[in-house]
Amino acid sequence: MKNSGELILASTSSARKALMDGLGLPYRTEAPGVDEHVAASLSAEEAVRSLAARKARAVHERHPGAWVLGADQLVEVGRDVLGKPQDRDAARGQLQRLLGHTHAIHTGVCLVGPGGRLTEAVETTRLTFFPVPPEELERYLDTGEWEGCAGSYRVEGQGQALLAKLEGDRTNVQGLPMLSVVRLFRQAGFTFFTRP
Ligand SMILES: Nc1nc2c(ncn2[C@H]2C[C@H](O)[C@@H](COP(=O)(O)OP(=O)(O)OP(=O)(O)O)O2)c(=O)[nH]1
Repeated sequence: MKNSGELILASTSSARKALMDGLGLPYRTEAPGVDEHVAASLSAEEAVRSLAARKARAVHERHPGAWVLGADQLVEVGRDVLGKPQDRDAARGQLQRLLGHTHAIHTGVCLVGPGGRLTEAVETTRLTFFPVPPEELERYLDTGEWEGCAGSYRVEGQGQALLAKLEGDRTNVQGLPMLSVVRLFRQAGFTFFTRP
């Protein structure tokens, strides 16, 4: 049985694409093209929920007969909320906040279906990093894994050498909480393991 309507991942993220590829559902990607500013009064969880819905809705407006999945992620450490670093210096600053401490990664996901039906979830994973000396931090920055990553590390890459403890869904750190994503797809009536 074929799933009704095409599936679009409203994302430019290679990490999210890699996770969706693993699921095996036929889909395509499209850049959301939205302004990602939110009110500073929003909590990190409210911000990622709001932005995931903004991204999914923006693409769904262009393709109202499709299913569209949007996502957004932020890192929360103490009272700071971190997004993607703009440059190496910003990445150094982010990692200096994270090393030797526990932080939370929050990812919002939103699935919009034909007719605008919307379901969503916010998933939080807690990570504790080892304290490492400045010269080791510079060597990690030299890997370039910080580029395009909220929090300036890749949990599935060499960044895992920084990780002392992880509590929650590991894929959530990479960009999509796949346990929640599968639940949203099943609740929407998607069938899996079908031949293309
Ligand atoms: N491969 C990998 N990527 C990560 C990791 N942690 C965070 N990221 C990436 C996933 C997302 O691409 C990015 C989070 O930033 P955003 O939620 O703003 O998404 P982004 O602007 O990259 O793409 P999108 O808005 O979906 O087009 O950080 C990780 O541990 N591994």
